[in-house]
Amino acid sequence: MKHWMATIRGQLGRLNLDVTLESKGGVLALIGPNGSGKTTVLRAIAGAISGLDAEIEVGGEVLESHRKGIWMEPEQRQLGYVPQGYGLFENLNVLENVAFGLGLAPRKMNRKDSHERARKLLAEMGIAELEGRQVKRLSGGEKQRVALARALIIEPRLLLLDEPLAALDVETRKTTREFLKSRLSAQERPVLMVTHDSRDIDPEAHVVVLDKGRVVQNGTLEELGAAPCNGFVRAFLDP
Ligand SMILES: Nc1ncnc2c1ncn2[C@@H]1O[C@H](COP(=O)(O)OP(=O)(O)OP(=O)(O)O)[C@@H](O)[C@H]1O
Repeated sequence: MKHWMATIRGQLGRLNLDVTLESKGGVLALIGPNGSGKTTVLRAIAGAISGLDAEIEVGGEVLESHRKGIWMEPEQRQLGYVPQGYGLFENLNVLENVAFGLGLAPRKMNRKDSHERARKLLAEMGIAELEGRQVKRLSGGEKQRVALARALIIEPRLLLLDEPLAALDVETRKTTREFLKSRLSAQERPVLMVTHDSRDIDPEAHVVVLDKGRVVQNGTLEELGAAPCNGFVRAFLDP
């Protein structure tokens, strides 16, 4: 299992962020009310925000250190980031979307090789038949799987998922949740997942609760339930 940690401090508009996350691997779930800073934490780890006082280390590799003056560009961080709404390229088909990250530095793989690799991953994920499909012709559940494949293809050090099931209707959400759980437990890769739904979180996962840019509680769902620190946690556990 891979250890990772991130300390992120900074003022972003009205948000005063001061968060430390640490994990020995597996899924770390990040929860909190709207505007508490969850997406901002993910974007900071992904390298989308400069000028923060941040220390980010994954599997012994320093991605960013304000203290040591280290800043790795987003593509060098080799993180798999699935943003809210998935952020797929609408002008590319499924295969091109999934292969995209392999064509970038540091790999700079040629089109033929990257497409071959993408095809293999689509098959492994049970969605080989989608390869030539345009993104706008995909259902929500299919988009979610394609976005996950696109993030996984670079074998990321850490997988960042921002509300991976939020865009789906209730029925699709159920089947896609099972799919996501089986994909995530089948791999060694650590995951940081933002969610508003306790059903997305397995009993063994570590949960961190944010409020106004600060960590206010952490533990497993059961531990949170034993002494919820605020009304948000109470409502999250008993919707
Ligand atoms: N670059 C920025 N400039 C100004 N304000 C910012 C910036 N980035 C974040 N913020 C502030 O941080 C707040 C928190 O945003 P963020 O999207 O991280 O919250 P969240 O916890 O993910 O919320 P939600 O559950 O609604 O997705 C925003 O409401 C905004 O005020």
